[in-house]
Amino acid sequence: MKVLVDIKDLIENTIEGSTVFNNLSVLNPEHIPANLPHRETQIKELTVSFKDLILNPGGTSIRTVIVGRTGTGKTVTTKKFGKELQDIANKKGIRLFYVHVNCHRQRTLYLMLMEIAQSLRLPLPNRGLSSQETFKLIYDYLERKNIHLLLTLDEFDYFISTSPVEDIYFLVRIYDELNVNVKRLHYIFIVRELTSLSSLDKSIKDHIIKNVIEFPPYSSFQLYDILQDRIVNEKAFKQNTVTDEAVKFISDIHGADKGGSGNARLAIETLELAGRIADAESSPIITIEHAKKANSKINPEISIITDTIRDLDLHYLLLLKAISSLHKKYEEDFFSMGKVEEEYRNISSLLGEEPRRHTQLFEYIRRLKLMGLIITRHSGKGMRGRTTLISLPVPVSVELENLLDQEIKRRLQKSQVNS
Ligand SMILES: Nc1ncnc2c1ncn2[C@@H]1O[C@H](COP(=O)(O)OP(=O)(O)OP(=O)(O)O)[C@@H](O)[C@H]1O
Repeated sequence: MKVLVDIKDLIENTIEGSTVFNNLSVLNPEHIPANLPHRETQIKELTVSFKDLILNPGGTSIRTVIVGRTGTGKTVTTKKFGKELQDIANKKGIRLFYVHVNCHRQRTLYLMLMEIAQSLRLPLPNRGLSSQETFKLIYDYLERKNIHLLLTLDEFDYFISTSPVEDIYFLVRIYDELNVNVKRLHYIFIVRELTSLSSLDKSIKDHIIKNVIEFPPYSSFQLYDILQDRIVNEKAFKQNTVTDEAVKFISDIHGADKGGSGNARLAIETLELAGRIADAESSPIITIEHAKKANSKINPEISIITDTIRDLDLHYLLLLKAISSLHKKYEEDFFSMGKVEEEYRNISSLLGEEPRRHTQLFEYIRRLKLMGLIITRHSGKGMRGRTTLISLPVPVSVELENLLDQEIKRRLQKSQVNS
């Protein structure tokens, strides 16, 4: 039977050129999605830290530090939390303002204070004010309007490493020294590592590190949920254009439990680029091949892959060559251990090398996986027993083939010299 074509899609695609995308803006790093999968615990911890802002506003000045590697959702989670808390407070008649300042963009104390004033829509006089004067104006404004301010200082490590100690001191402690009855200023400090605070004087540190919330790198199943949320709920792509295999591949590549960095930003960027590549190839769907091509362009670890290959022993290289040659021969994305082993034996015997035993090869596969040189998966239903399925993290390119051949040749020459 002929496959039915959606007439609307057909007309639109003919006018606009075909695309897998539906709404590109939801893949933008600034976009705040409705859901934040796998950050529920952190949102709960933030709520516990700041609940007095709702229950007993002004009692104390609350401070929390958020720690996590890049792309672990620190910015998006605090922004979402801040906005929701502001809405809840406002509904209860508490005038709470959430302000998010990026210390990398607003690189000095003065620029930060200007940004805060602007977010509060507090007009400042044209004449150049000092930081102290600007702070005083902000402070008076909060008092006058009965406003509580929850201030997030994102990339706070940057501020610490570039600003004079007096400025850090001023920002963190001055408010305490004003000795006011109602505490209106509350902070979230975002840093990549807690050690970035270790250079600070104890008197400042004690004011910052009251409570620490960790944002661990995402595992592969968590990244899978984050990507699916952008696809299904945020509707980044047209329906049924992203194959499950492609999403699984991207999550596996970046998942911290599978040797990746656990960085959601990289995972989303890889998905977007895979879409662009699919469009450029006029493909109506995003396949695992598109995801691999995107990965080899985006993943900063690719050059590390090349370096790692250069350090491998002969039989690791032969195994990689076997996988790459299977990829070239067949259309499939993953190959069973049995097939890889068979190909490896053929290649070894062609080169006059004694192949390693099965148990040894299993160990090699395990190590190649740990080094991020292959990705593995367990076969699902439909195959007899559970078997390990193997794939390469990048498409087989001429460069990769040449690199493997050249390194294999070197090892063989070396072993001839030594024997
Ligand atoms: N749990 C999540 N659910 C949905 N999207 C997420 C989640 N975590 C991160 N993201 C997305 O991943 C990208 C990076 O997140 P974010 O900027 O918050 O990371 P970060 O920890 O602040 O990184 P950096 O330290 O580099 O600033 C953003 O596009 C963000 O929307």
